[in-house]
Amino acid sequence: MTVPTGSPPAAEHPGPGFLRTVARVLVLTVRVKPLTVPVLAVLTLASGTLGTIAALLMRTVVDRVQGHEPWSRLEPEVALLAAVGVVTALVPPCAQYLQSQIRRATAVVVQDRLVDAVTAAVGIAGLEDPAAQDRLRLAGQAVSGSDQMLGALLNTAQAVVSVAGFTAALAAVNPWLAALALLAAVPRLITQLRLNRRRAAMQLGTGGAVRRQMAVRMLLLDANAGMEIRLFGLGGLFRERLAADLRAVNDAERGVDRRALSAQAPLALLGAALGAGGLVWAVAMAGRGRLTIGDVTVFVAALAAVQGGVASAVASVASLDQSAISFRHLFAVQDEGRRSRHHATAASVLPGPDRLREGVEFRDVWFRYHPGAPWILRGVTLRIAPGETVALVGLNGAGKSTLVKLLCRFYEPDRGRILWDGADLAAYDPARLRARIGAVFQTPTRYDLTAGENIGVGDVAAIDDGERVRAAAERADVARVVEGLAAGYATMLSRVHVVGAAGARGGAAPCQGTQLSGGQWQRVGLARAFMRDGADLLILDEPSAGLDPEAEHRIRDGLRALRTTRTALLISHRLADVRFADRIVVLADGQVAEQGTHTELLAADGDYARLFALQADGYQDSTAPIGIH
Ligand SMILES: Nc1ncnc2c1ncn2[C@@H]1O[C@H](COP(=O)(O)OP(=O)(O)OP(=O)(O)O)[C@@H](O)[C@H]1O
Repeated sequence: MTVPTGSPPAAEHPGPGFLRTVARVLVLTVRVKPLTVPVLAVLTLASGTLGTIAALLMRTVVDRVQGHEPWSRLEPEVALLAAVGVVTALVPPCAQYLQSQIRRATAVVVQDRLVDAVTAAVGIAGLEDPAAQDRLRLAGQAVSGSDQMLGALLNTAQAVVSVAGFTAALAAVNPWLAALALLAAVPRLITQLRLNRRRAAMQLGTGGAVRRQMAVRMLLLDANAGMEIRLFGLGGLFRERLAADLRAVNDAERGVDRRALSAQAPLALLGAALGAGGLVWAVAMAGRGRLTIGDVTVFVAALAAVQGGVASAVASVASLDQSAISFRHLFAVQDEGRRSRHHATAASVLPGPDRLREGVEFRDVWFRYHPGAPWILRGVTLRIAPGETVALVGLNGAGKSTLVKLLCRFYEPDRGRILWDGADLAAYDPARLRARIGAVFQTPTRYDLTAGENIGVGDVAAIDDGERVRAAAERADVARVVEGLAAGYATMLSRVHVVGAAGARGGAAPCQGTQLSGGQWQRVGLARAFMRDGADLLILDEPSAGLDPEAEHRIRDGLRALRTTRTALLISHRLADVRFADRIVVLADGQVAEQGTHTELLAADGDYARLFALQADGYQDSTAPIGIH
């Protein structure tokens, strides 16, 4: 399988190691903002020295004041002290502004890479893998916190510079205390890093609950679901489920917070004892005349600054570590996307299929959605000749849509091969292969786009080609519906978005979005498939589901006309739809149970004949009681 599904075991983080991650993020950030990053770095590092300079100046000023020196001789130091104060006050907002600039610019690139990586996978199995979902969620945090790592790195560097300066000032007065203050940082750092790991593991462990909460919240905002939720009174059920998941996450968080408290409180007490001891010592020394008042001032300020700096450095390292985790997930997703694209390219020895000449063939295809799950297809062998319309029928869950998904390479067969003009599908460039296929899936996607765009996405290069969009809408019998909307093809098909009347990309007066009925959406989906004029193979999975009898009739006529021009694979439970097919294939138990023309299958008196008789019976026997058993 080329799909990126390699799930990391819970509580483990994939991607490059910590240092490589930091290096990659740095390179990325500098590339995005080559001037801003160095300016911010200089500003941040310089500001780390300002505190030490201010403390030393303060000592000089205090000692001179105590020595009754005239004001005129103090002026330069006082002016310098004031200037340092001004710069110290200005640096944080300026640094904040630059960092936000970097965040915005980096977020664009990081998001691009993430989207690119997610869409690079040939198949969709990765999107159904919970571990991959968690990884994507954590990688997504790198987008919103794209400046976090740089900020944390610079803050660490600033704290180190500041601690170094103050430690030197402290050591000049009491080297033992200076050494002690520094040593106290070690257990703090170790504790913090351990807590980080624990918190990250907790985040992975609660991934399922977080995902469930997201799904329920989306459901509560969905108008369609809103009908059932109200009718069946499901509000309470979902409130309880949400609360239970939130409680589970809260419990897990509380566990980590408690550990943090029990580990950090003794260290904080140790720090306080060190500060108090230092103060007592300095005052005693001053009382004996061994320290000046200036010395005491600088000592007290330096001890507090070293402790504060150590705490800030530890917090920054923790933040660095935390953001490295989301970037590791991002890089893992990105590298996997790249590998996936590489595999696809390496496997694609053929550039892309030309017009279908020999046909499509399933040769003993076996497939199941997950290892260990039941087999859905068990050795399907089936050939679709060029120009032939093949109809697939079978009971719910027989595997009809699955067959189509394999044909589009959304999944890969576990065994057997699917051939397009004699060559394995995997040999073709997936994008070019898919360009040869037009499809309407069972539930066409309802994009929050204009009506015209909703049809035009069927051939994205022609999304703005009004003529082609209109022609496709005509063929799918939806043109009149769209033209009757407030802004015709420019009407937004969304209740939550509003767009200019002239279209999605600007225009005159804003136009309130709207929604279509189920059958109208179905026809928009069909129009989308008709946008691919040049496609060799048309896949129609339940194209007439939800259509009224008139629309169904017109669409059936349209599809019948297609027989002469296109190769088509049609899936339908309405056996009236499939009667005209060149060949009808009945799928049962993951295998081709029978195949032939409508007449042949009726004569064979097998599954198809039974299903057809049942359906025909429903239409003919108007006196039969309607009941569901
Ligand atoms: N993404 C998936 N993950 C796991 N199992 C799946 C997935 N999609 C489908 N299945 C299972 O595969 C089986 C075949 O599903 P499929 O959609 O191919 O049936 P179908 O013949 O098209 O049914 P219907 O007539 O109801 O549309 C079903 O049992 C279904 O539960």
